[in-house]
Amino acid sequence: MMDTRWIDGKAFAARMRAEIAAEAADLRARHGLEPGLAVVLVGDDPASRIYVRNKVQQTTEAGMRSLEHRLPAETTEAELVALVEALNRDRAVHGILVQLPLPRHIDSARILATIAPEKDVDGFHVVNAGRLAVGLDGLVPCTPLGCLLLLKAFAPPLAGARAVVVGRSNIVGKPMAQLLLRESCTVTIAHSRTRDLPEECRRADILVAAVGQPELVRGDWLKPGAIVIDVGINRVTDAEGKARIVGDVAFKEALGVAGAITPVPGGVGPMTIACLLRNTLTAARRQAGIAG
Ligand SMILES: Nc1nc(=O)c2c([nH]1)NC[C@@H]1CN(c3ccc(C(=O)N[C@@H](CCC(=O)O)C(=O)O)cc3)C=[N+]21
Repeated sequence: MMDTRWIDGKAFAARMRAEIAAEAADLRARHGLEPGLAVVLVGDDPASRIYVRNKVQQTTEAGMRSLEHRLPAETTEAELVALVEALNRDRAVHGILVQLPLPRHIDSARILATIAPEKDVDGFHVVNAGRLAVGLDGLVPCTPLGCLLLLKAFAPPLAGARAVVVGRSNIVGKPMAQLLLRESCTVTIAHSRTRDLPEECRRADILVAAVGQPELVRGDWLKPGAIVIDVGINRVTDAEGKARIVGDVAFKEALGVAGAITPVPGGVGPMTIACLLRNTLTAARRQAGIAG
């Protein structure tokens, strides 16, 4: 039986935030620059509210300015576009994050397209997706960036490894595949229509699960020794009626088979926020013309 390593994303993210805080302090001392992140939340989804609160707190702790905009659920698309345009013009704002999902009456694609690409710290704008695809410097989506940093720390060397990404979303699956390709992995993107998903997964030296289905990936889908990154955050009710959060991978089954695995919670989630702060710092430096 394999002794499976736990990939402690929470501890890794805390170290990253400390580094970012030191860099932010240096930017302020030497250039008088304080990176600013605007977070826009429309409506009052409780999960989003908790998540936004964490982001605001960690931004402030890293010595950066957090500007929060809470708008009522009835906000019109035109009003939200106007706010984003104002933030695009605001020189104290270096990063803009519009929390998703947006209320149904607002076209998310239109809002994301309105964010200035150089302030798009989520990396969701088509220009940043294109830059990633052709190998130019842009802003890279936070969750896949966090996964890559964990892989680089826990699974070297990446070059030549077979990587399977389960999920093809624009937010995680596709940019994750681009990043792994950039590291010279042999990349497969699998999804709900893949003919034999378990068999595809068994080929993976590196498996990234990002489908949003609780414990879809079973222990016997894993190649012994595979490095498993679990992006899923699924709220489920267990046999005793208690709510808990599970990933897209059956964690207990994976123990003893995988070489290493990220837990949920405490794996990819904290890395997403750390990468958001990293992107904000990068965006601020670029807008001020300061080399990183
Ligand atoms: N424009 C936009 N950008 C996003 O990046 C974005 C978004 N909208 N909408 C919602 C999702 C979700 N998301 C999470 C980030 C961190 C944790 C996180 O830190 N989770 C911890 C704690 C989980 C808990 O205990 O509640 C963990 O996994 O250990 C979770 C979820 C970012 N999102």
